[in-house]
Amino acid sequence: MAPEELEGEIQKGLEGVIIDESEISRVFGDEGKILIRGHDVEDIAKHADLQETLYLVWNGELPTREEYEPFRDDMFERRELPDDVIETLRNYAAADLHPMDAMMATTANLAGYDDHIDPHAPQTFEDSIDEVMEMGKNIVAKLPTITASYQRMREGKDPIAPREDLTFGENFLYMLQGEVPPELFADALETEIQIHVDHGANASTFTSRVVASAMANPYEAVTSAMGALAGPLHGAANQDALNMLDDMDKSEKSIEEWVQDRFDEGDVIYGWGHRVYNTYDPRAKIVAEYAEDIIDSPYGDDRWYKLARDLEGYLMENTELAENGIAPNVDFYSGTVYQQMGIPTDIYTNLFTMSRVGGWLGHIIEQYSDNRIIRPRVQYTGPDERDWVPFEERS
Ligand SMILES: CC(=O)SCCNC(=O)CCNC(=O)[C@H](O)C(C)(C)COP(=O)(O)OP(=O)(O)OC[C@H]1O[C@@H](n2cnc3c(N)ncnc32)[C@H](O)[C@@H]1OP(=O)(O)O
Ligand SMILES: O=C([O-])CC(=O)C(=O)O
Repeated sequence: MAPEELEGEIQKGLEGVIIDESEISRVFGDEGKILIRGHDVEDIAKHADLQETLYLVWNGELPTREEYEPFRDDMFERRELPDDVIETLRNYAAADLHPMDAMMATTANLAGYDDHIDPHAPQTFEDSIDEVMEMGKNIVAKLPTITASYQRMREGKDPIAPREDLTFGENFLYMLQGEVPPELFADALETEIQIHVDHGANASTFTSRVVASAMANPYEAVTSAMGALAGPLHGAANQDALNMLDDMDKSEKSIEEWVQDRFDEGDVIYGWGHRVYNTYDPRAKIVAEYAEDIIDSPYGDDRWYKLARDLEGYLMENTELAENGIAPNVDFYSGTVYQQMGIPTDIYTNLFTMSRVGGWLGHIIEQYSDNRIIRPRVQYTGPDERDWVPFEERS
């Protein structure tokens, strides 16, 4: 029997396929603009803190002051990790897991400490969105503690417990480096986290919706989304962009030669290109401005930013990338900010996760609230039906 021919064209990479509705973010690919629940990401960067941004993403409106303060305090109070989880992280550090893998394993582990999860019975979530929110807040509040603790253990240091009296940016850098950072670092970090929060049906958000559509629990949906974000074509492009700049710097080749060799090898420029944008990603501009502000401060170091600017200038003027709509995305300049704060390169994608998890949770809730399992088709192109051949007759 010949394979069934499915109707319709294959949309490789699901390009242009609309999988559902969402009220969270709107991306204008031609103009280079993002609205989060109707608010321009530039306004969010300028005016909000992370708690306001998360409140907006999850509730659809900015909080009043009366709503904001208890919400913020609640998020700050959830930062601590169970002692057993810290011990498990120590084992991952001994096994030298990549920080994203350690984060995935630890997030799955946290489900065991959440009373909303019943490991012995099938659960559905469409009628318990308040409980999903509780689980989500736990995850979001604890990812920075997981990341900072893990990084310290990898460096052979003891983890530092979170503080409830510090802002998100201050607390993360304090847990990582043992000192409350300068305001500029804390603000720059928090803004980066805010502007990465949601971006339509990107690969990791789509993953979170697929997993939620099977009525898997929020820990499972978030952990799966982390796997997608860990890929170099998606979230890990931030660490790979920085490593790429390092490679360019150390190669002792001219930029022209280095770019040519890279293209000859078939390698992409990390931090450039995007499925939705045909132009400059608006977030890349916000990030680059922070890199410049830090360079102008007493803590500045322009090495990475200069390399990135030189490469951008060369690619814009001497290649067809820009003409073909391939320009810097949010991942290109992120590292030029993080490096100046002394954040190690291979936890950059964890930082991205600490942000995007807010968007995933919003999408998981949308999926649970109006669910149909996500189940597309693939066109079968394997052999026609054939006879079984016993072992002894196989060649
Ligand atoms: C937060 C984020 O996830 S943002 C994206 C982060 N990822 C990166 O920065 C990795 C580098 N970029 C890329 O690999 C791609 O641009 C992606 C994965 C982001 C988008 O992929 P797609 O929408 O499928 O675009 P696609 O890969 O079809 O690119 C179209 C053409 O542009 C080329 N191209 C796209 N991006 C780049 C790049 N960064 N460097 C060089 N060439 C590129 C492709 O090679 C392809 O050329 P071809 O038509 O000759 O084969
Ligand atoms: O939207 C995408 O495909 C990639 C992404 O997550 C982002 O740009 O933030």
